[in-house]
Amino acid sequence: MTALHHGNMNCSILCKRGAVSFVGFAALPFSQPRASAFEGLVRGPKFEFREKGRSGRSRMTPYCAENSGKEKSTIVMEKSVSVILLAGGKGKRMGASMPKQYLPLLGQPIALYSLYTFSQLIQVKEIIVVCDPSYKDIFEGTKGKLCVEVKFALPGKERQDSVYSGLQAVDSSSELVCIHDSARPLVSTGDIEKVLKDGWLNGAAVLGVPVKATIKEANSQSFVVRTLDRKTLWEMQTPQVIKPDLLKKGFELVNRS
Ligand SMILES: C[C@](O)(CO)[C@H](O)COP(=O)(O)OP(=O)(O)OC[C@H]1O[C@@H](n2ccc(N)nc2=O)[C@H](O)[C@@H]1O
Repeated sequence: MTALHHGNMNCSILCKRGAVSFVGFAALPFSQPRASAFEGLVRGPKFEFREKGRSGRSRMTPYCAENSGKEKSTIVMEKSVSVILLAGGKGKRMGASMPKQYLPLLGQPIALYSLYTFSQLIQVKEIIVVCDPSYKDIFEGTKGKLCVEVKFALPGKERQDSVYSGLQAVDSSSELVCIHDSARPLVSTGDIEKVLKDGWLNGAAVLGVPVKATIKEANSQSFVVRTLDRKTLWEMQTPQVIKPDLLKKGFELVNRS
């Protein structure tokens, strides 16, 4: 666990059985009224981290009993990944003049940064943009500049509904689904590739950074109850990478509950 102190590098986090690394996915059980597609899976096995290699960037890899000793290609194949780019939020909390993913950043809508980044990866076959039709032209303006197919899906009420909508458009031959918040423009190709690889090897992976702040738990009267152990806390980012069948199972679990 000491590896968690190594710095602020992004790491993909996984857990023993692979499918449960989407703690940040859609709705955490304690922060959202609805069940998440991963809630049943998330509550299962424990997280377990291991450090691999000491040269260069610090790197966490999972202990994965199912994989140990087995031969498996570590390469995510060309054109085997479908990206679901989430841009269907209304930006209610931020209260800006438009949803945050469309605000200009150095003259370009924020959502286009990650669209271009994903389009550069050879592993990516298609990008499904989940957005309100009134913003479609922003993405359509990139036609001819991208080497991947761009599809569109309608957003849902909550983030996880938008994920579900995007999932319906995923090509049936895709080996991985890679979900990204378009409101996160600075994701790098290197970090995406790390998560893709970990998702491929373990079933699911998500990008995260070790928490730097001191986090306290408070009760309903705003009195501090306890200080959480920072060593065990990770701040979730995106992308979230998962095998399509596993994601479908997650949604089935939610719909049954
Ligand atoms: C997955 C994480 O990024 C991990 O930190 C967060 O938990 C996501 O946080 P959240 O509050 O659930 O999501 P928001 O910040 O509102 O939106 C994240 C992304 O999902 C998109 N979004 C949100 C709601 C919705 N109905 N459809 C969407 O497509 C937003 O446009 C944005 O690009």
